[in-house]
Amino acid sequence: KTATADWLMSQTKHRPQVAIICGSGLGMLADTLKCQDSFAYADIPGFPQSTVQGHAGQLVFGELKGKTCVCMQGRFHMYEGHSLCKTTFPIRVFKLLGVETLIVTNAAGSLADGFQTGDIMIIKDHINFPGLVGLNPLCGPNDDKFGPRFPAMSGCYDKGLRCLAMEIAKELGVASVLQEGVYAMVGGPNFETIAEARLLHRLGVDAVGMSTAPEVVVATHCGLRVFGLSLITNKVVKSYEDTESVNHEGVLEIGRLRSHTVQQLPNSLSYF
Ligand SMILES: O=P(O)(O)O[C@H]1O[C@H](CO)[C@@H](O)[C@H]1O
Ligand SMILES: Nc1nc2[nH]cnc2c(=O)[nH]1
Repeated sequence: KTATADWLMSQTKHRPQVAIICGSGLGMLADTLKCQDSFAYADIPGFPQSTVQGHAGQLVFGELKGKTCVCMQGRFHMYEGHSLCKTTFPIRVFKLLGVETLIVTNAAGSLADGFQTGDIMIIKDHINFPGLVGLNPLCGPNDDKFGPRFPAMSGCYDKGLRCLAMEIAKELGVASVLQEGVYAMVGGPNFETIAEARLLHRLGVDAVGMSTAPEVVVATHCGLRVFGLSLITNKVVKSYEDTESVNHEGVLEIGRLRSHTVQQLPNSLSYF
């Protein structure tokens, strides 16, 4: 990680305070950065590679109204075959670059009855299903340089940033599509069966996806302030009568349709 951070600092003058991870189909979050320096993951020493459609695979540095940001256009998922250490590798690199705030975004299916496709959910909390059975990026010897052996996760989605996002959404006139809820990470890569969807619904999960939780665990461990957003790209099928089914192209399409709205919140938040 240190070698990667040193290499990046030798290649760009930007010293980011905010890092943004773009979810599936949400790579356009990087487009508004000014004075960009971009690096393909393939060219960054030690960096894993993106293999999923809708994840471009580059790191973009730039300015947003005076704040310096680094944006991951493309994240790493466990189902791609990466170890959890690899999927979260960039987080510790960001910490070494001086980042203080992490904004994570993802595409997710909704289980909550009141949610509509196209809604944006502020993540209040998560259920890390792989983590609950021991698939956790913090497994193995603890690196005390980054954080404690047994980190607390009870406040991992910063309350101040969540409240601020609600206020900003009202000012931007997008409060009607804003929700708040619990995100669950499942391993993927298959989408849920109906029985699995019903189970998640009963457990109080509002939205489900295949990412984010490991990144947030590692970020919280090393003391980053975290804000998370899920774009609701589909309703998870919960009824045997329902003939619809979800697919990745549909997920990416909703990202394209909602790109402007999704862009607004992280952009405004990163000023703080
Ligand atoms: O979580 P992100 O990367 O946004 O992507 C979500 O969308 C993909 C499925 O369409 C899965 O990778 C799921 O995790
Ligand atoms: N697991 C899961 N991931 C998603 N990513 C986008 N939509 C979905 C979904 O319905 N289920």
